[in-house]
Amino acid sequence: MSLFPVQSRKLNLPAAALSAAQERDFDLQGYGFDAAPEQLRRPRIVRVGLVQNKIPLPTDTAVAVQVAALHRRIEEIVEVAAICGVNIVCFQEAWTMPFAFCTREKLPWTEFAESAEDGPTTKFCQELARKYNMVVVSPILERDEVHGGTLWNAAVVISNSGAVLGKSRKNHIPRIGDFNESTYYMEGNTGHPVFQTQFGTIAVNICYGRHHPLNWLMFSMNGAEIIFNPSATIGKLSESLWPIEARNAAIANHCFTCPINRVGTEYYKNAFTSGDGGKAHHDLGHFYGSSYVAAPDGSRTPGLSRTQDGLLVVEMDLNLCRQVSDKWNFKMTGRYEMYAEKLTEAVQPYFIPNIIKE
Ligand SMILES: NC(=O)NCCC(=O)O
Repeated sequence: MSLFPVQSRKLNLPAAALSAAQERDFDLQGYGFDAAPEQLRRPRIVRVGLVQNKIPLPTDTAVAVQVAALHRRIEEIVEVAAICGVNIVCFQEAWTMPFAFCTREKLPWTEFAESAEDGPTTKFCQELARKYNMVVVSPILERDEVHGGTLWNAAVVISNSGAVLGKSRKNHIPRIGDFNESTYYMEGNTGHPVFQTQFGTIAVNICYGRHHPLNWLMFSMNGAEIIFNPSATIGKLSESLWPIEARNAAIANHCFTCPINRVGTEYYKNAFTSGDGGKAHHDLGHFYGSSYVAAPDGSRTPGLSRTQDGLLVVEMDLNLCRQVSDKWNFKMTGRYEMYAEKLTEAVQPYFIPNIIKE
């Protein structure tokens, strides 16, 4: 039996794109999700592109050289996305750097941080956006000079006009295993922004936020039709959760979800420990890729490669969100006022759990 009982349809991608992907050594796959025809609304067809990649250079290469190599790699993948007619592209979490937070060392990693508004990576993405008429979602390590040069894990959303629409900071910071990100930045303070683009309303739930159903819910409450989930996560830790969480979020919130994970193993010169009595080691483990898209009706695409760079092109009719919502009515039946009241009580220090005893 198929792992994905309700499948997406395979998309015919241009031959030029397929041969460019082969030459440039990345996995290119295309799928589509349809919606029923409606009388009053035209189909709202959009193509999204999910990009997953390895770091092209060793982690001890000069910072500027690593960033430049990543820009080059992404540029050649986005060029293929443009050939495939992609309208909105999203890159992986902290895409301009190795996922070095496991080391707990500050230098040189903090040097990868850039302004979300006018840093070199944002400028690079603005050029891509203008050149290809594409919305670009660019998750970076942000340095906020306005607020004391603080660091954040943020996704910059750039309109297809090239304007910076805004940013969404990572709401939930992991404290698990080698994911020591709280050494570098705090929980995000941008809430759950949704960006109205020419191609649909989008939001960005960064990595560990994937484990928090209320985080998905709030993006959906603000009207997100597509929620991207740029991630960096390893097999040993989360591969059993990966196919379930974002797919469930798509179902629960009547929207499309797009989890993206990097690939490869990243080595560090200085060994670090996991604080679990185990031996010091030089890598986090294998980032397993497997980026996919899930639809509000519970169907999903197959995942990209576990080991190879990749571009997943997915065509979706956004009308499916309201159609599924009208069928299942989760927003209508959600009893949010009851939960809002009870959660307000449950977070108070004087809260007494409602346990009925004999
Ligand atoms: N980057 C990140 O938040 N990773 C934490 C591990 C996970 O959520 O699978």
